[in-house]
Amino acid sequence: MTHALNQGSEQGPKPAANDKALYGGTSTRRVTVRDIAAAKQRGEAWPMLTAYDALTASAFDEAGIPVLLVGDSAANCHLGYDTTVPVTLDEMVMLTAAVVRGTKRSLVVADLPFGTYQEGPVQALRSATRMVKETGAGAVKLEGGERSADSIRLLTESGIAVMAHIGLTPQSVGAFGGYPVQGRGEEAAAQLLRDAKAVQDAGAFAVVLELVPAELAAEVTRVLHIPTVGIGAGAACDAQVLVWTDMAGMTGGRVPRFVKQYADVRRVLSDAAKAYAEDVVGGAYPAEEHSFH
Ligand SMILES: Nc1nc(=O)c2c([nH]1)NC[C@@H]1CN(c3ccc(C(=O)N[C@@H](CCC(=O)O)C(=O)O)cc3)CN21
Ligand SMILES: CC(C)C(=O)C(=O)O
Repeated sequence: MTHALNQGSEQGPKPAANDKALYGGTSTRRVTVRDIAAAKQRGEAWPMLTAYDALTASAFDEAGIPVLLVGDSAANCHLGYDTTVPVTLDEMVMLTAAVVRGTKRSLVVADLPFGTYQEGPVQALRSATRMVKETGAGAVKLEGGERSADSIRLLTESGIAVMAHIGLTPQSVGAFGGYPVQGRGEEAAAQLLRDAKAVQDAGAFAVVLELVPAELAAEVTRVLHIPTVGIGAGAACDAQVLVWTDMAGMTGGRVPRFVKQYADVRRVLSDAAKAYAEDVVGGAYPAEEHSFH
């Protein structure tokens, strides 16, 4: 069987059995962290996608995606950097404001980029405050378990909703020497469990588990009362996230093994550009109906 390429519906999501459902429910107001907590109680799985601009975000909002992440993957998937390390808070603020403007219902979560929270809780609060004040984002995300717990606690006590991110934390690419699978072996698995509990105790409303063995992600999902959002972390997580350009086939070059590609947007866009170019070169565009007299 082939992937469901180009079979996306033009309408919104198909109605869910439960009208409170995060995906397919009837509510049109903006999704909140309380809705996210309630979904875990119901055992409802939910989808998250990244978005970096208003138009793409509005398409995902119309499709019913309940949570959009302005990921620092904007660095390599939107701004042309090689890794997520160089993207700045100014850049993330600009992209996040655009995503908020493009959406009506989705909860918008904004990544704090590398270097804007690692100094400690005070720096984290300063960066997160700027993010929520200047963009209207509903929550921020930052990387790290035990090492970021004090910052997560200060942010949540100050009134800012925090999504945590543990396992493979791509801002540490230099220290990791790449993007290896995390939590393999007893010692590393025990550390991942400590990290998960630390971010929950610090007040995080959800936690991304990136590139960890499915069995370990399932255990974390069982022991936590906040939802786990998996990426390369198996099917047992409460939610899943993918980088939109990977999901839609827009990323050029190699993508991680956990990606499933649901469309071929890069090909569609490239073919459209070629068809336009040929019309211009051949004189077929503009035609009479595109002209003014
Ligand atoms: N386009 C894109 N997609 C992503 O998911 C993504 C980004 N960019 N940029 C930021 C981080 C970096 N991420 C990555 C990057 C590489 C791998 C990767 O190549 N992993 C190997 C597994 C390595 C191993 O077996 O130890 C793979 O083959 O998937 C995984 C996640 C996830 N994020
Ligand atoms: C891969 C996801 C979880 C992320 O953090 C990002 O897109 O930056």
